[in-house]
Amino acid sequence: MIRLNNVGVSFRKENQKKIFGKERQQILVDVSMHVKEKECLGILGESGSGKSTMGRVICGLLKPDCGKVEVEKPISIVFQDYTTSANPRFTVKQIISESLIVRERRESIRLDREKEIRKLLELVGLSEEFSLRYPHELSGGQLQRVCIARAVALQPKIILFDESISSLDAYTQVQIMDLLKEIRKKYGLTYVFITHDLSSVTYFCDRVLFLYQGQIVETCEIAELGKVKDEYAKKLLNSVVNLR
Ligand SMILES: Nc1ncnc2c1ncn2[C@@H]1O[C@H](COP(=O)(O)OP(=O)(O)OP(=O)(O)O)[C@@H](O)[C@H]1O
Repeated sequence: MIRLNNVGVSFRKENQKKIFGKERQQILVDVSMHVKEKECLGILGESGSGKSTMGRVICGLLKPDCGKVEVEKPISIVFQDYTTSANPRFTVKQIISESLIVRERRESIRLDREKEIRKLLELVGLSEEFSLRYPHELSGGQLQRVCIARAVALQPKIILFDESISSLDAYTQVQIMDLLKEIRKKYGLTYVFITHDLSSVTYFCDRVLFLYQGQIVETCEIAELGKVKDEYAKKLLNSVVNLR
């Protein structure tokens, strides 16, 4: 479904002595991984470990310096900052319509947009009255539901979530994860879930990959978390008292 082989990414270092200095900082080092069809894979690592960079490579937003990237199916993305990923001047209806318009163009069809929007809002647990609201008239959880509806409207086979629920309170996080589980089951989707939060990974994912300083140091099934060998992964696990 998704396969990365020996992927490397580097960026030009900032604060170089020479104005046109060519020193580069290696962000992803020899990253190889795969995502199986219909699984939910967590990518876990601390801030700066390269998670978002890996997400951007998977989505095709960033071309790696080396290595091979294969993504077999259409992919949608839900970003961390839902407040800026939705246009503040758009109503909910317009935000979701953006994806419907893409689909109409892609498939050369004309959709009954009103009907589709009603169905999508229902799917994410929002009533029809939300369709005329602007982002500032919604709570964080409601706006993230709208962003999820927009991602699902593209009818992807894969959805990548980049810290999509991290800024929500714990209760809303669980509600959104439950909603995403339902959507995944209903449409047979594959998820890639980028986060720094181990407890959400254990609640939500089937398998997790630990990223440390741009390298995958451990991959394991959630049911086998107790068997991890890598020191960094162990440290992360020990820092969370309650796993489920
Ligand atoms: N376009 C860019 N140009 C230069 N450096 C970059 C660029 N994008 C990311 N970086 C650097 O790459 C490193 C990894 O960033 P990345 O956003 O992938 O980490 P992350 O694990 O997602 O962190 P966080 O959890 O804080 O979002 C950071 O040191 C960052 O400063």
